[in-house]
Amino acid sequence: MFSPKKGAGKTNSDEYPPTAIARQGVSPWFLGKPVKKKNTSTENIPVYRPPVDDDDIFIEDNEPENGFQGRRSTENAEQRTTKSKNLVTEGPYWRECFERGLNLNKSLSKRSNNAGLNFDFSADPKVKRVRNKLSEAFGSTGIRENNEELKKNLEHIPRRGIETPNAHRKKPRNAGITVASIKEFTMATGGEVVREVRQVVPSRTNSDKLSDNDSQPKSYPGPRKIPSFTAPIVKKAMEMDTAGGGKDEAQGLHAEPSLKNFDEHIISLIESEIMSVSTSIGWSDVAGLEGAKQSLREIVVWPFQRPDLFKGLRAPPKGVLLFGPPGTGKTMIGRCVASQCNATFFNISASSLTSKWVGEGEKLVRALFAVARLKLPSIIFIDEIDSILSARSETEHESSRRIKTEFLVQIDGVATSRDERLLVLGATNRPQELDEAARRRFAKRLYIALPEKVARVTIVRNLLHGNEHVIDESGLDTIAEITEGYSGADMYQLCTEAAMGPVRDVNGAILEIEKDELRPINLKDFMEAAEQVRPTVVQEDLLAYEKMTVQKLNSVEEYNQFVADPSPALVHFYAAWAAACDQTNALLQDLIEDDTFALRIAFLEAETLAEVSRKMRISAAPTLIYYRKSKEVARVNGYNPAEIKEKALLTSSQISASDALPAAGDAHISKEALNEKLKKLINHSPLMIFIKGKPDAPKCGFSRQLIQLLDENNLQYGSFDILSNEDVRQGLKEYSNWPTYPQLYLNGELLGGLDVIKAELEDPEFVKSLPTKKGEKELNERLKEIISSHQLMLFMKGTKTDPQCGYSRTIVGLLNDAHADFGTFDILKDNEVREGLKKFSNWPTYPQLYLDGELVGGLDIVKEELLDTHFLRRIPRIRN
Ligand SMILES: Nc1ncnc2c1ncn2[C@@H]1O[C@H](COP(=O)(O)OP(=O)(O)OP(=O)(O)O)[C@@H](O)[C@H]1O
Repeated sequence: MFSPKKGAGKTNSDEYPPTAIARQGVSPWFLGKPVKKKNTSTENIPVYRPPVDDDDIFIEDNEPENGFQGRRSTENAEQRTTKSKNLVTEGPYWRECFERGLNLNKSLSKRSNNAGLNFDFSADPKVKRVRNKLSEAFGSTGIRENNEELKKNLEHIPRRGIETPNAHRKKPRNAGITVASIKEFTMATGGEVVREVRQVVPSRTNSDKLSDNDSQPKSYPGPRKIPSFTAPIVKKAMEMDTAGGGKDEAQGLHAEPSLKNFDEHIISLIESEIMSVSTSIGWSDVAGLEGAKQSLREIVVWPFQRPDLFKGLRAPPKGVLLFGPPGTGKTMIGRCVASQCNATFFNISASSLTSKWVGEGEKLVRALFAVARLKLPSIIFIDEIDSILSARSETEHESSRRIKTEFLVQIDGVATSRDERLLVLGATNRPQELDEAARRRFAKRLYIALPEKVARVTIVRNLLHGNEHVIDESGLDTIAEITEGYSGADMYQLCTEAAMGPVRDVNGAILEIEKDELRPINLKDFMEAAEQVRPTVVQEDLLAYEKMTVQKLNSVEEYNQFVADPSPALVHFYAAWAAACDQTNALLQDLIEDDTFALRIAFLEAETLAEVSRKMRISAAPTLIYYRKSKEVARVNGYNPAEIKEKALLTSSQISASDALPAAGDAHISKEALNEKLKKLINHSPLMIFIKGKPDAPKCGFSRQLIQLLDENNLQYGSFDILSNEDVRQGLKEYSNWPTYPQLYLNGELLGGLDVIKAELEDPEFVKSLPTKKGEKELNERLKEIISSHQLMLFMKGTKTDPQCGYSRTIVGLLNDAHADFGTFDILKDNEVREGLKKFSNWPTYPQLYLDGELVGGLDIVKEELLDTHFLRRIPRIRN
């Protein structure tokens, strides 16, 4: 597989891609328009979200004007009701907060019309909107803005909502406000919105363990098993209704004998939040990605449409993996495939299995496949699949392990009968983290790349359609030019930002102006918007994806550039007419995914780039040339897997440290930067080992022996897999002047290799000086202490100012937007805490947020909570 290069969009569309190449997932140019957002009537339904906990009440302190304040009350229910009533209806400040809360919830219900279940990273439109709402609510200074006009407007907001019979939730504080029943809403078709709204049962996590006093009312219910918003249920129910499903459909599923062993609420959940019967997205709605689309047409859509023709060797794969940067249209493609196959689409975010539905994950997975089998043809789209199918480790949480196993078992069971038209479509931004076993299940892996120039033009043109604008073709070209590196989601954000230009120009007179007096959107609006909306995918991440793909070199310049890099490389001279070339590309794709081979791999069309072929004396296809330090070091003619692999291994391993390290100032990591990185790695844990493979799966005998030795001595250590990073592997040898692996470091100092350690461990005094794995009790005490070190405490990767993963970056951003006063703990610095806390809190992923010593949850939950006025009142805030 290969990734697009700059300028690939200029490729002549008549020449390329041949089907075989298209199958690899290239996207050289773009067609079509982006999906239009459906304007469902839920947009107009304000949804009231009741406060969190029945036992939980916060009362006004003396200086409400200065920010949120609260303390736990021990008053009885009656007093609380009266007080809370006063708070909402009489206190102007709280009233405003409350009303703003309503607005936040309203916006949340809107969002759910478009979004999937989960998003991460700052590109995520959901996160962006949460942030906007937070800044709307708090202002940029964190002090409530004295917005009289807003207050006046809020007075007129119709106070309706959907009443949920959540037993664990307190009655809304707005006792004087009429809350509409769900029954008062009808669908466009006149039917009921939902048959039944089920009770949401909160699950407590570590709260019991942490609470010193059990009689104390629990102030926070902990993560919920089921998202408490009713909006998605309404939305899905409406979808089902319009699609001819709805009430009868739901009854049908519940009555199905094959589902009788599953909890009713799980089936309801699948129906309401995961299954969508109607999806109508055409290929042309997804801009660009021609290679991936063609490939999916061949391997999925046609077999679904003509199962009689696609059997045996032509049988479709059980799983297809879509990987690439966030916001590039993976979900859109999934929906499009389902739509083209006329299939039922099941859309689930894998990370929500380990965060929202803790404890129910594996049951949900089992039920999901059972329902999918009933609704054939079906496509199960699993977003963020890496979060459950990531590489196994010894310290993996039990519940994650069970979910993962269940998934693998279920995928194995797919399509065992010939007529079963069921496909698992996985999507991930971190393909390199996938378990090998999981990767094997996804026989086909397609790279979903950033949109190229032509595609960016298409996206903007389509989004501008129906809006007043004066942007001609050359303007579109300019926009595409300045948006190099933007994802599809970034392009969408850019267009919405540009569309605000004319409105901002009106300068406050928005209420007086006639619609046709508003000036059209122009190029300057886009130029200004591009300063606000920056590309969210960073270059380093792209390199990681490209490393996962066999790149295609489209021009002599691209070839020269590829070969000029001194690190080991392989170029395959390809011919579309030679079947052996396709086999070779498939083999190269395997090599690229195998950590043992550390070399860059590309292919080029030998006949198209005849100049290069002549220069390199190519007389047959396939021919593979291996390069080191930009020079040819080996060559293989013809498809000979054993020889290809052997030479790849030699080329990638027989390099000296100085070969591998690019000179300072190179486009790649400089020596200084590498040394800095090595220093950080060495200090990652007090006792740190550099081995081949991972502690639970060492890839050489010496590494295995070392792990065994450390485990026998009950030592606590961090580890780094040198096969995963060639720069580190070569650089560390030079940095520490130690030529072999494994290597072991204590407090940042090299101790030596296996033999040295063996000898040292004979000395009991030395053993005593090493960090040992703590007893559970001791560790738990330490964890409690850290958790309670701040009222609001975040366990994350990296620090507040330098988060080390998208999830951590996003959660820090959101908390900052809420002007929250929070402490952080960098789990990357302390493996003991990292692993211990997962067990202690029964929460398998990071980041994790704790309030008053109790677990709130991960990013998904925090996103929701930050839209909850009641939660916002509880968190400590920075005062200006
Ligand atoms: N190729 C594309 N054509 C048209 N619109 C696109 C394309 N890619 C992304 N978009 C826009 O970006 C939005 C987000 O896309 P989508 O959710 O499919 O991305 P994703 O790759 O699944 O993201 P993530 O990895 O974050 O889940 C879409 O709703 C659409 O507006």
